[in-house]
Amino acid sequence: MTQTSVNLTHATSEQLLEATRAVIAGGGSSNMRNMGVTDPLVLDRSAGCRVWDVEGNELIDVNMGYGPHLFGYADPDVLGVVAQQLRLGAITGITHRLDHQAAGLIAATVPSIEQVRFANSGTEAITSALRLARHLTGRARVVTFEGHYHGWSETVLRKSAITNNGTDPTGAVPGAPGMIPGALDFTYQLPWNDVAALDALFAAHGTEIAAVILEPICGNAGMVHPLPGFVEKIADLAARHGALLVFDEVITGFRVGLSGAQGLLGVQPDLTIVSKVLGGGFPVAAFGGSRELMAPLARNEAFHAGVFSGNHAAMSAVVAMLTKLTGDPSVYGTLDVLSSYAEQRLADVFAEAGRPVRITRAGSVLSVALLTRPQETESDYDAAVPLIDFAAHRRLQILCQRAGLYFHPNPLEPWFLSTAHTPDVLDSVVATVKDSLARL
Ligand SMILES: CC1=C(O)/C(=C\N=C2/C=C(C(=O)O)C[C@@H](O)[C@@H]2O)C(COP(=O)(O)O)=CN1
Ligand SMILES: Cc1ncc(COP(=O)(O)O)c(C=O)c1O
Repeated sequence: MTQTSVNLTHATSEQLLEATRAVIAGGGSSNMRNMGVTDPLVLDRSAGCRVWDVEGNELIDVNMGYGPHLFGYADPDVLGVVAQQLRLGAITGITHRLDHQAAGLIAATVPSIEQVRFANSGTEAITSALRLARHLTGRARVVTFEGHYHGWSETVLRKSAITNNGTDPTGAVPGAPGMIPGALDFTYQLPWNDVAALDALFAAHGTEIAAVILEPICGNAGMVHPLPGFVEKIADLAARHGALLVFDEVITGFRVGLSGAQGLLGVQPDLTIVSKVLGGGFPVAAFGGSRELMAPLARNEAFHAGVFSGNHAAMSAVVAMLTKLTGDPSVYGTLDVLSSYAEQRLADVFAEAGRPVRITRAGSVLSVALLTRPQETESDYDAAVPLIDFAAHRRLQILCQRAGLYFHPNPLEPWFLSTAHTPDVLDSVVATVKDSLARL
């Protein structure tokens, strides 16, 4: 008899997770999330910066659904609007009055975007953006960087430290069994922040490259900033060789500033992908660039589609979220102060505990990783990831989760703070980490 036939009304997290695993392969619809399960935790609801499990336990959450909730869970200004749109019609497949508003708000805030296409996920948007780049350039090869994650589509899913238990293979290694043999033959993978490797690749293959795609501030290996001038160098080489510069701003878009990482860095890509914060918790993504680059799609010559792409509920979320953000851009300053406070307080407690740690931050995205020994060099990907103590970090996560604080057990998954993480909440977060370190 499977668990589904047992009355689960008053089940524990453990019982419900077991029942879920009976009907969802792995217990959840994402390997990254399934790999993140330590103590069973099955939720009943979330609000602000808190989640409640099915047993009524309350936890402060700093993973926050991996980043969409800049204003916290169930923000009434955003998801309340979506709830109303659901009553007015969520999807018809017909152009809606919200479409131009949503796209216009993106064009008004992301410097490099004049025109977009909406999608349902970052993977979908990136897949279509790279196919457009290949069409525009007549070339097939794409350059990626170690530690950067661009979703699970066939030509960019490579093994990385986050999917390979902390060890990052050199070069593009297929990220999953079953991928088309040779799928990555058109994908180069370079070390992040390595100018010599970048120069050498373009010198050897520059005329074959359709696009260079990057997380302008890497968020999927913990936060790893570009070394000064590195993104500008990529942009210069791409332009000189006729390759498109593609910014994957799924994490950084509307997160590190109203104009994302391209606004902070002052570098304009040819194509940009945004998601996560874009929908404020409702699933939506978009890719875009100049009207000239998007023209093959406008002519229905290049192809992109999707039953749910740009649906009315998603458009209402984009309009509500971007209206709230453009109406009060001071939120980024507030988030920076809160996140800087958290960063400093956390550094203090790890130092007091005598535990080497790598803490890096970009705005309200914070990464915290226990190390086996102190890191001597700049917090660069190649220097930092080999030092991460994945096992100890997982043990710390279990202790914190049991004490009412949730973060992802893989230290390469960042913490995403929100306006709901007020100073008193952050003091509680720090106190829980401190107590857990003492018991580690
Ligand atoms: C920079 C970046 C991402 O971070 C990204 C998705 N990130 C995550 C996906 C997760 C998941 O599939 O469960 C959870 C986290 O590992 C990560 O934030 C994607 C893919 O977006 P999507 O998951 O919507 O297809 C593209 N670029
Ligand atoms: C039979 C079938 N499979 C797949 C798809 C693609 O689904 P989506 O549009 O959600 O990507 C569609 C959409 O029209 C479909 O009708």
